[in-house]
Order: sequence, then C-alpha cells, then structure tokens
Amino acid sequence: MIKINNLTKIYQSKDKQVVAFDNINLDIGEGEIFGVIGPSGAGKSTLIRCLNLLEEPTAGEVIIDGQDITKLSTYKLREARKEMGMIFQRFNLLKSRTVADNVAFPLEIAGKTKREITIKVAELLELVGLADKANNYPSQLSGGQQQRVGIARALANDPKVLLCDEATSALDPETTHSILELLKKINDKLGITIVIITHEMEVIKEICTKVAVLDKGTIAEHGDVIDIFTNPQAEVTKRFIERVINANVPEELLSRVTVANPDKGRLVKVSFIGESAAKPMVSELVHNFAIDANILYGNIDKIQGTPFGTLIIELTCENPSIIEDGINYLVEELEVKVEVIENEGSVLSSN
Ligand SMILES: Nc1ncnc2c1ncn2[C@@H]1O[C@H](COP(=O)(O)OP(=O)(O)OP(=O)(O)O)[C@@H](O)[C@H]1O
Repeated sequence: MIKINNLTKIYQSKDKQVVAFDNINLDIGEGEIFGVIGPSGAGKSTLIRCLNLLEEPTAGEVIIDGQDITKLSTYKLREARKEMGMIFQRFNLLKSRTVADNVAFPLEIAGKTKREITIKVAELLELVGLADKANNYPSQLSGGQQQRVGIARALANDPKVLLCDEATSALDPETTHSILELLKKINDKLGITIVIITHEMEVIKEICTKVAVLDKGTIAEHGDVIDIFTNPQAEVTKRFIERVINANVPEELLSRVTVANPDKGRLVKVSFIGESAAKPMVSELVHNFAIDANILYGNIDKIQGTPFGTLIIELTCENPSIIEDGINYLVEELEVKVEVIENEGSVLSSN
C-alpha cells in the first residue's frame, strides 16, 4: 500500500543542514496498523509528513497504491491527498465551527452537495460515537472527544490511509485507550491502512501489527510487533520495551544467583511466546527428569491476544548432565528459548 524507497529529508537553513532522516526504506501493507516509534528528534514527524507531502522529501520515492506521489502535478497531488486522512496531536479543529461543520469541511472543499454532506457527517459522527455532539463547539468537548472529531474529519473523503501523528500524546491513558480502540474498529470495519507515529511503546503494543524503530534518522529495526517485543535487537528498542515490559532479571536475583551447589545447579531464563506459554514446563522437568525446578521470577504479558513472558528458574539435580537433558527438552520439545545465566547475570549459553 505504501512503499518508501531511499527517502531522505534534509532541512537546509542559511548556515547549516539538519538531516531529519537518511535513506529510509519501508513497506507498509494494505490494512496494516503500522507504528513508527523513536526518541525525540528521531525524525518521526518529518517522516509521516513526507507521506502526504506536507513536507517535501529531499530525495527518494513515496509510492502510495502504486503511484509515486513525489512526481505528481499539483492537481494530481491534491487528488492523491484525498486518499490520505491525517490526525494530529493537537487535533487542529476549527474553533469557530461546530463539530458537524468541522467534519463537513473537507467535504465542502471536495464539492459535495449539501445532502451528501449531511448524510456523510451523520454517518461519521455515529462511527466515532459523537452523534449527540453535532452542534457543540470544540471548546465544549474533552480532548478525547476532540480527537474523535479529528478522526471523523480525516475519514470524510473515504481515504485508504489514515496517518496519525502522535494522536494520543495529549491524552490521559484511559482516553488514549478509547481512541486506540476506535482506530482499531475503523481498521477492522473499513479496512483502512493506519500509520501511527508515537514515542509511546504502549501505543505500539496495544494496536500495531508492524513497527519500525526510528533512531537518529535511520531505521534501527522493523518487523512484526510480537517479534520486536520478544526479541529486540537494537539498544534503542530495548530501552523502549523496558518501559512497558520488565523483561530483565531483577538485580537482587542476579546477586543471589548461585545456586547453593554450583555443580548441581543452573539458573535459566526461559522465554516463551504463543502456545508454548501454556505448556507445563516446570512439572515436566520435575516428573520426566527428576530435576528440582524452583521458580524465582516470572512475568507474562499479551500482545494482541498472543501471550509471551519470561521465567527465571533455578534447576538442581544430583546429576548435572540431566540438567542439560532437561534444558534440551525445553528447547526441542516445548519450543521455548532458554538462556543459562552466570552469577553476574551474563548469559552463558543460549538456545
Ligand atoms: N522545519 C524544520 N527546520 C529545520 N529542522 C527541522 C525542522 N523540523 C524538524 N527539524 C529537525 O529534524 C529532526 C527530526 O525532527 P522531527 O520533528 O521529525 O523528530 P521527531 O522524532 O518527530 O521528534 P519529536 O518526537 O520530538 O516530535 C530534528 O533534529 C529537528 O530539529
């Protein structure tokens, strides 16, 4: 649906250049909810504004539904922009217009008839749950309600893509959740592709299917949200994930890591995802291998219905080679990831 090829944006002022991002490549599939996360200054806002050419890229291509919009004439670009709605952190509503008239605005510009506008506005306000606020002014609404108006307005011309620039950053967690639920509903119901720029990993975790991590103007990594959460590679990604999931072994555990009898014990970190989360790994170790398995720490979380988590288990057995058999069993039969942890907390071996 959206293909970004070798995209670069350099801001040029009199005496200096700022590279907002350099040589970015991304592929966003039809119907995806695609998140772009990154620290402040990473280039997120500039990138999303380049997707509808609110900002002109310095080099590269932005291909939307097969056409490179960087090459379009002004008229054709205006038409192409109708296929892309956008919502903003500060809502950007017209204060002197009612809710209904705000939603009507893009339809008026598109030259729709009064009757068409009335029908469409009513339909959109119903969709975003604001049918009873049609005649209110933006100042009479909460932040979450104003963003709902922003969403209704962005959908007025039946776009194929909805661009969301920090759309929940000005909202409290509960309102953020309700707006994300609405975006999910819109994605399900209308099949619209959604691109979300955010600095909040919670937002990615809650609704995105794919994510790209932007850092200092380049893509640090990208992929399925569940893969990035369970196996982050870049340091910047690990930092973001730590804020929402405590996947690290607590310090106090690491300091007491030895197993009373180092020759007969091992401390392992077991990471599991999806179906493997439901497997009875501890009882299998105890029953099949006569290994004592003492759970020291555990957490479990869910991303869009898929459970994943970590267990820190102390394994002890009179015969150390049986522990190795038990670890192999976990990896090969139960298909979980096992890391053996040393006293200092570093990983000895990983399967
Ligand atoms: N109009 C501009 N003129 C010059 N430099 C700019 C302009 N807009 C952004 N930049 C610079 O480009 C870089 C990327 O900025 P951008 O706003 O895209 O980052 P961001 O990831 O969205 O950050 P934030 O989360 O803080 O909004 C920054 O170094 C910023 O200072």
